[in-house]
Amino acid sequence: MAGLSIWIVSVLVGMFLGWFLLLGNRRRWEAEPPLETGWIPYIGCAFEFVSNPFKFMQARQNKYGEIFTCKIAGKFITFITDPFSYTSVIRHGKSLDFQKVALTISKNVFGHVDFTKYDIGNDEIHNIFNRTLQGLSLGSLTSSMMENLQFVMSQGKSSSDSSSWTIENLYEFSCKIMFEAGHLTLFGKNDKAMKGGDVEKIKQQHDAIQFALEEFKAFDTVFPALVAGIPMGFFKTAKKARKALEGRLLNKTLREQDCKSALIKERMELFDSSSSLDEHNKAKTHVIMLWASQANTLPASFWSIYYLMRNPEALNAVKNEVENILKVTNQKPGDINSPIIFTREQLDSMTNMGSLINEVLRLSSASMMIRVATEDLLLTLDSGRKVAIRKGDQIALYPQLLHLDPEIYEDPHEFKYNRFLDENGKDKTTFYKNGRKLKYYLMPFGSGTSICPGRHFAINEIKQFLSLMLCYYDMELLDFTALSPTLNNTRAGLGILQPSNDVLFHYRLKQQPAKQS
Ligand code: HEM
Repeated sequence: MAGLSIWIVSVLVGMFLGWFLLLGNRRRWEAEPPLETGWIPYIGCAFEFVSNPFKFMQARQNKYGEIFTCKIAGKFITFITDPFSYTSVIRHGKSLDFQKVALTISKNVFGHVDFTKYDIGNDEIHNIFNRTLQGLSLGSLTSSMMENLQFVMSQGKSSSDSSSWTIENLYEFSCKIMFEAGHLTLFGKNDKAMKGGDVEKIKQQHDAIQFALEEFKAFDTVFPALVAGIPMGFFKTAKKARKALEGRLLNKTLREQDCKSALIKERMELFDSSSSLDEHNKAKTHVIMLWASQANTLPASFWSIYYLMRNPEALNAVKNEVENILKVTNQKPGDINSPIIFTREQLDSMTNMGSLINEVLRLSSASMMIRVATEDLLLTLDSGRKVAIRKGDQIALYPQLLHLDPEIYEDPHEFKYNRFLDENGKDKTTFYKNGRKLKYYLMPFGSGTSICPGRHFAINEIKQFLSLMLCYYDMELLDFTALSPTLNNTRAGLGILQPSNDVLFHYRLKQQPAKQS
């Protein structure tokens, strides 16, 4: 019996290895890009790619040039490195599909069913994004965020302890504030309690959202592994955390909340319109929105306030900009209990701050745009070269190569807050490579059909965060001598990179001039 088992296992292992070797043996066809399969069957170049994606990409770009194919964890991915050829990919909407890749990843990460089989169309989902996150809706979303951000900041500090400094970890602090304010803005709040000052109910709401933040972090830690296709079953804590988040975002709970965003209201209506979709799958759609709205915004907010505090010249320029708007609108900084209003137009006019945020995104973003070939096709590159792409292969753009290209950005690893300002102090949009003007020079939000629909809101949120921090607090980084945070590469390919370590800062409410008796 034991002999038979060994024999069966040997046959199975042999078949398995044979299958791997067969897959690993792909030959390059004429007109196909250079191919690197690595030497480990199935895995291919995955280990090298994952350990330092930027270094991996740079080395291949130096070796192969504008295009190459790598085998990574069983998939053949063709990378295009020439930014002038990005247009060929972005315009090939029909034969280079985004939805298929997105759905496969999303199902594994968030554990939901294929919504299209439950009468929910992709077009309807996308129309809601565009309708509720942009255009007219952006104004109300932005003002709701402003109100919530101030509310959350005022919970942390009252005027009674105005003279004392509080020491905190900056990343932790940024996450706490931005997560809570963003959560209230999207998913709604207990407006009556907040307006009426019901301390107990406000505390309950605050505690619930801070618990949700801990669950969010536990889930987000395994996000890269889930994207790579590893089943959630391997991650007990993260699975529990995702389930807990679902429990908090059931439609029946959300119906009780006031002031929900149009995005969430319309998504509730759309998913409720399916007769067969269960309540847990509906809640999973809200977990998707929670992740999309927070996972990049939290580290981007941290890097923005961190670089602002580190750079006296930037701090001065941005401070002046905020103070000018306060002056012309007759508002006073410093009193955390009297609301400050910056309209969407006023936020747009903060060009120094806008440039600083663009610079932060340039330095910290490592997103990857992926499409899958739905048929064999010939892709024409900017150089005129035609390359064959096989049906089922993936095409990827890795804009970090562009963001750190010394030909486009001088001293690319250096932070220069005014890099995106022209000589008149307006937004700079002209960047060159090989003497040619680039159409794509900054892509933290992706591009084409899959471009982030929340990008304008995200920039506004970060501007509001920085402005209010400057209005209310004196603040300083504390441990200049300690290790400066660097980019943590574990999320490379997925968006804004988190800091490798946190950093201490202290803050206190701005000192009010003594009242005349
Ligand atoms: C700094 C902050 C943010 C960054 C860097 C960012 C970046 C991105 C990127 C790179 C993508 C995918 C593009 C692709 O695959 O090609 C994306 C998708 C998306 N983002 Fe953002 N995002 C941010 C904030 C937000 C916010 C605040 C919201 C909503 C309130 C949001 C909503 C979405 C949605 C719904 C999608 C999926 C779009 C689709 O399926 O077509 N994002 N984002």
